[in-house]
Amino acid sequence: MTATVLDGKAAAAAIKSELTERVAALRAQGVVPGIATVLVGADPASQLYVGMKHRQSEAIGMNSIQRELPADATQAEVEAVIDELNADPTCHGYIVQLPLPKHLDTDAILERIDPAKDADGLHPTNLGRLVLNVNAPITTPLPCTPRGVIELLVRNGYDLDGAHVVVVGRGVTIGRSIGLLLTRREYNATVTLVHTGTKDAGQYLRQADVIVAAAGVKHLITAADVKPGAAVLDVGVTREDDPETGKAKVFGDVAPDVADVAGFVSPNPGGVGPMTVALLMTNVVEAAERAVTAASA
Ligand SMILES: Nc1nc(=O)c2c([nH]1)NC[C@@H]1CN(c3ccc(C(=O)N[C@@H](CCC(=O)O)C(=O)O)cc3)C=[N+]21
Repeated sequence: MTATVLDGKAAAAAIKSELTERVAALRAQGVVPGIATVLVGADPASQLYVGMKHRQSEAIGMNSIQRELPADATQAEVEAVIDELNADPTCHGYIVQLPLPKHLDTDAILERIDPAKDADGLHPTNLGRLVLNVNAPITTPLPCTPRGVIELLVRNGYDLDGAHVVVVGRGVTIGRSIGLLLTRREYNATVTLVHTGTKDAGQYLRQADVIVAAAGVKHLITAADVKPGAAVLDVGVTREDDPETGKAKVFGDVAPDVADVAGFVSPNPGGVGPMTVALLMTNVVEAAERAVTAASA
């Protein structure tokens, strides 16, 4: 059996085409949705990701603001940029590109972001609202990678109602937050979280209808872990030099042999990555729509 590919580029393109219309409607009302990124230092992978976010936002008619600070920027200098973006009415949402240099207090910086402008949806206030379930239907930003994973399934016609989803990894970006979305009544999935402390993670994985692999460990999930026909979504990003070409290459958490037993697989690259960017832009367009509604109320 060869798995059906969950094409993240195609689903992201569909989302961006819908966003193009929403952006045009906002512009017709005199509001240009603005996204900003804050990049500290010159890590090549971070520069690549940030560049992608700006190019794609501009392509759908958004305004993009790029703030760059040197690798030795102080906490006060980074916080001053956060305060500026919080006060800037042309910026409806933004992200601080992670990871930050080690001398900076990441949590303090992320908490300083205005929750209404939190494009990642990972501000403590927004995560708290997710736990309290007070933002369904959406009234505040939701975590964009979990939204991307769910949209990738839903847009391919996958019915999550009653499905058993096993999430691998306890990071904040996916592991800790995606279960809160998947268990809402609108999706109605059942969620198990496995992590490095789980005894025999394989016994849970082999029962999964859906596996969301977000451990950041190259090729952690192999064919032997997967129930025939299951959907396997690969969120992991491990950058390594390819021994054949010597160039940096992205490896996911899912080994290639999984495609022989799974029913659906998301490629990596080309799967969850483009969806994350599309949902980041969605969060900012939604923030701009709320700003317009609030101004006219
Ligand atoms: N505050 C913050 N928010 C983030 O969302 C965030 C972050 N920091 N730090 C780094 C990670 C990583 N991340 C990716 C987004 C898109 C792709 C993506 O679109 N990748 C392309 C390939 C790009 C390439 O590597 O050539 C793909 O999968 O097809 C990958 C990774 C967002 N992150």
